[in-house]
This record gives sequence, C-alpha cells and structure tokens, in this order.
Amino acid sequence: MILSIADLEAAASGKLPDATQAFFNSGATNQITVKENSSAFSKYRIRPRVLRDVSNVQTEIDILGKSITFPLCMSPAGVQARAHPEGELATSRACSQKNIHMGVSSFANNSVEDIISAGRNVGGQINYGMQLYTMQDREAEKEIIARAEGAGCKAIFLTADSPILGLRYHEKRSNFKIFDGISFPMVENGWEDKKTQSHDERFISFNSDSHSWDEIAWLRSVTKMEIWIKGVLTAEDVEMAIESGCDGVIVSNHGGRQLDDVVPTIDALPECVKAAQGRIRVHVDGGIRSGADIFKALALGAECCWVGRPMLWGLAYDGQNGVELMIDILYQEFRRCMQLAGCRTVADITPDRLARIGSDGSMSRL
Ligand SMILES: Cc1cc2nc3c(=O)[nH]c(=O)nc-3n(C[C@H](O)[C@H](O)[C@H](O)COP(=O)(O)O)c2cc1C
Ligand SMILES: CCCCCCC(=O)C(=O)O
Repeated sequence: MILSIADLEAAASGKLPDATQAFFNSGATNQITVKENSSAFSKYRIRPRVLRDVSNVQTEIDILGKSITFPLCMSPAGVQARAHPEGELATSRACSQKNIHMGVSSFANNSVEDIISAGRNVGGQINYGMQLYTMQDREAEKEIIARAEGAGCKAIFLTADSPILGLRYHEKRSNFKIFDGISFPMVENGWEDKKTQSHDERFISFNSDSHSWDEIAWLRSVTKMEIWIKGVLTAEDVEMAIESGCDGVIVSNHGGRQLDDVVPTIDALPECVKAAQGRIRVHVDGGIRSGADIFKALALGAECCWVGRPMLWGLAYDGQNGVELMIDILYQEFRRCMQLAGCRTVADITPDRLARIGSDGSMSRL
C-alpha cells in the first residue's frame, strides 16, 4: 500500500534497474548532503495552536502570477525518460491536472514545446520555468531561452551550483548509461560526434565553468521572463542576486548531487530569508518528503517548496498517475498538518509555529 513518499520511493525503486536507481537516488561523493537534506528537518518540531476553527483551510498561493493548489512546484530534473517512457510529458500532464507549476530541465528528454503542450492538452493552465546552465555557446543558450519563452515559460531558472558536475561515485560504479537510446532535444544540437563521451565529458563540453553574476544582465537583455537563481545557500549570494536584479532564488544544493558536505537546505534557509528581507522571492528544495516538511520550510520563511526525487519516484512507479499520486500524498499531508497545527491560511504558517531541538536535546522557540 502506498501511503507516504517513503512507500512510493520503495515501490518505484523496485521497478528501476540498479544503475538508474543509483543515478536518481544518489548524491555526490560520500552522500552526506543527500542524507542530511532530509534528516535536518527532524530538528524542528511543530508548535500547534488549538481551537482555531480550521473548517475552511486555504492552501492555495500565487506563484509566477498564478494560483497553485498548495506551496509545491516540481524541480527541474533531467533524464526523466529513464523513469518512464513518456518522461516529462507524463510529469507535465500530472502537474497540469493537479495545478502545480513545473520546472523543465535543459536535460529533458522532450522539447519544452512538447512538454508544455502535453500539460495544456489536459486542460490545466499552470506555469512552466526553463532551467538553464551557463553555456559556452551563448548563441545556443539564447536559442533555448527563445524557445522556452516562445513556448510560454514564465521564468528562467539559472542553475548556479554547477560550474562542473559533482563527483558522483555511486553513479560511476553503477555504470549508468545516460545517453543510450534517448535524446536531449534542448541541448543536443551538434552532439552527434560526442555519443561515446561520458556524462562528465559531455557536461564539460557544453557547460561554462567561467560563469559569473554578469550573466544576469545578459539574460535580462535577451528575455522578458523572470530570472531566478537556483542553487543559492548563503546570505551573501542572496544579496548578490538582489543586486543583480534577479526575481527570486531557490535555496538548493541540487539534491546533494553537486558539492557534498554543504549545509542542508533547510538549515541554509533562515539566513537566506533574513538576507532577502522581502526584496526577492525565496523558495527551497532538497530532502522534502512530507507535508510536515513543507510546513516547516514555510514556517522558516520559504514562499514555496520544490521536489525532485519524489516526482521521479512517482513517474517511475506509474507515469502520470504516479506523479499525481505523489502530489496527492504531499497535498493531503500538508493540508492536514495545517489543520492540526491550527493554521487557516498559508500566511498563518509563521516562525512561532516551530521549535528547534538543540544538540543537547533542549527545545527552544524560534
Ligand atoms: C535525477 C536528477 C536530475 C536532476 N537534474 C537537474 C537538472 O537538469 N538541472 C537542475 O538544475 N537540477 C537538477 N536536479 C536537481 C533538482 O532540480 C533539485 O534541486 C533536487 O532534486 C531537489 O532535491 P530532492 O530530490 O531531494 O527533492 C536533478 C535531480 C535529480 C535527482
Ligand atoms: C550530461 C550531464 C547530464 C546531467 C543531467 C542532470 C543531472 O543529473 C543533474 O543535474 O543532477
């Protein structure tokens, strides 16, 4: 029986070859951050308020100019065809049905045009954001931006934590074949001669490790979409994002897949929110596996949460239905958490709803 995200992970992983599990589920080097992203949530406990009439709870929030069902979006994750043959098309339909915005990876196995059409064809009106890497070939980068904007994306998510790929030992040991039999329509122009390259070599061949904050002004000059930075973990970089004129940041460590031993995102969030002082939007991803995790992130000041692996597990388990099941699980848990904690609206989820357990076991209010 699949009741929780942990149940979904177990069911999905059983359906995937070992090498694909290693690719989806692993983090970088020693797996410290991938584990801590989730476990760090447990040092927070909820302080519920009672007798507050929670008969009419409002879970909706406005993101990118549209109301979504609850504060959750789908993180951009590449190579979804390794989870299910329909890949991002199934994810897009599920998001559209459930009224949840979706990030599209540059390493999608379907084009941004097809991904958005798939969602529109089932009737929803959600927003999409295009994830970008800083590319060596700026003309090719510009073309992806133009295609995304033309297809209807509302935002660019520039991934800032990946000047190079993280060292992914589990993935290497498993001999995961990323390229065999699948295409990458957003980035593969001119790649025909590189079919034999490794994952790492291919990334190095197109991605720029000399990226800098200067790119934001360039992005502004080529698009009217919102510009967000994905992969910020410090107050200093939130300040840089504000100075550079970004619309938002996603506090993210790439699900622990880039630099290992970095701070878990839920622990980086408070300093990022404090630095933002409401001048820039602050979202978070990494290790979110329950409705209570979403509640805690909001109480610590995030406007919205994003999930990566839970979406991939849903997709691997049962395509579109599996992603819908994943969203339903998180929605039911989050709504119930709000009710039981005495919150009628998302705005009621404030820092005073949390306590923090110290290293000596003591409990303190935030
Ligand atoms: C298999 C996989 C592929 C990913 N691909 C991308 C990508 O192409 N671009 C990107 O910015 N982040 C990518 N991510 C990171 C996610 O956007 C997100 O930051 C991370 O998965 C959040 O952590 P979670 O998986 O614990 O929810 C990927 C993550 C996974 C697991
Ligand atoms: C050729 C590199 C593919 C990277 C796919 C995305 C991913 O695994 C990540 O960003 O993490």
